[in-house]
Amino acid sequence: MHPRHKTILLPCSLASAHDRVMLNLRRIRSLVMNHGILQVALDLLDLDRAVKIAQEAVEGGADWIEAGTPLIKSEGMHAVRTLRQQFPHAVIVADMKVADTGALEVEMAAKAGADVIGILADADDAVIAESVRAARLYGVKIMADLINVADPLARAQQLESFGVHIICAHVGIDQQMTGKESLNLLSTLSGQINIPLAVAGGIDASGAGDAIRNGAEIVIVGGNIVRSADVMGSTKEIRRGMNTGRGDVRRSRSKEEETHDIFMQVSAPNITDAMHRKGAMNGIVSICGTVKLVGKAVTVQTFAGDWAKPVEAIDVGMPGDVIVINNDGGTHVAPWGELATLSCIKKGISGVVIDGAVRDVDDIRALKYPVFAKSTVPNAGEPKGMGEINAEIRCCGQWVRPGDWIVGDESGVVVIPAEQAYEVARRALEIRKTEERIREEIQRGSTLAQIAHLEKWEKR
Ligand SMILES: O=C([C@H](O)CO)[C@H](O)[C@H](O)COP(=O)(O)O
Repeated sequence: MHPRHKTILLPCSLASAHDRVMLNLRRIRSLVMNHGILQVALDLLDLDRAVKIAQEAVEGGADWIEAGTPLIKSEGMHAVRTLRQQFPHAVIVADMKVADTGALEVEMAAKAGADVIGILADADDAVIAESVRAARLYGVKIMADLINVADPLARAQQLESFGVHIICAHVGIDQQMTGKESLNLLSTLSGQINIPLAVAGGIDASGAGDAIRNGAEIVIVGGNIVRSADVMGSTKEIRRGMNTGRGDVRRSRSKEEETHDIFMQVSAPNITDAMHRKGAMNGIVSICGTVKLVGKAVTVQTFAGDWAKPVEAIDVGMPGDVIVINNDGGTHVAPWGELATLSCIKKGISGVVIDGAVRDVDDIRALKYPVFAKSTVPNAGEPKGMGEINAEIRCCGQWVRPGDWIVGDESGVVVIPAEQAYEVARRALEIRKTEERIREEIQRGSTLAQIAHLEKWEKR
């Protein structure tokens, strides 16, 4: 079927409400056929905040408003009813991710005011059939979410034959943290099915342009709008990306480069939050105050200030590495000082972390070089050569293996196991985005307790 004759998505509830039915078909065709529909996914737990964010997103150009799965799980159909009341002219999507009792769940969402209802593409065929039957009965549309489907193209074509109205190429939030990309999934479906294609999962302004170029008619955006300090501005930027179809030229980066770049953007607290409060070294401080340290560990075990192995590690390390030293609990004698620091700077070593003492502090501060230690003393040990380089060591209460990531700032030092680093970095970035939105709402006058609804969510 030639794209021009594609079914234009007109949820029957549009037809059912007089003022919505007055919508100009050409405007919708233009939205769908040329620049696409922007759907804001309200993946929040608090309905009041969700409504405020939705209002800003609509002002920024969002076309459809989605009650995200977390919001529905938190507030139920009250969330859908509220969005319907607050936005009588908008298309409301209920991202139910229906897995069973298709007719019941489609009916409840339709009666609450949803125009489009999200079901799991991986649900049993009987659920799909029941959902489609209920959708026809209540005049709503079914969007099938391909999240985690083994053979997405085959399932999408099958669901099209079952009467599903929209296929959503979706990479879930946890999947994104492991590096999976929704645009890659979209590209496997583009031009292969005749019903509208939606895409969801980590979409930003750049990705939105790519999505339109890759055949998406509905672009679903959650975090890059709802966790933005400037919701309207972010929405406008994504709308602009869709209208121009121009994504930024994405410099291809290795996962290691992307991990490093993200660690440079986030704080040590963001990282420990992303690691469920794990990874933080205890009792260690930055010698030079405001610093940022990111790199992979070269570990050194030494004793009583013996500085031979620590200094030899400078020759073992590569530019960008971090030297991590266990001084066997010795906080009264230093295995490190200014000359070793100067040698690191010349080699391009990123910084030094010492479970023990450091000396020549005034000179090191003058060099503004990232050194973290437990104490400062004037005396050093002897270069006897005891200990070893690149064995697994303890450092300030944390196990550190060669190649683990080290991130340090004024809050302290965090160790991230190498095999978890990319996912931890992505999660830490999401946490930073969430905090940017909370900071904005505090600036607007809400208290942190109000924003977090602490009384409601305290662990019972
Ligand atoms: O459906 C979603 C996810 O499963 C949480 O419910 C999101 O709405 C979807 O992933 C879009 O959100 P972002 O990935 O944050 O853009």
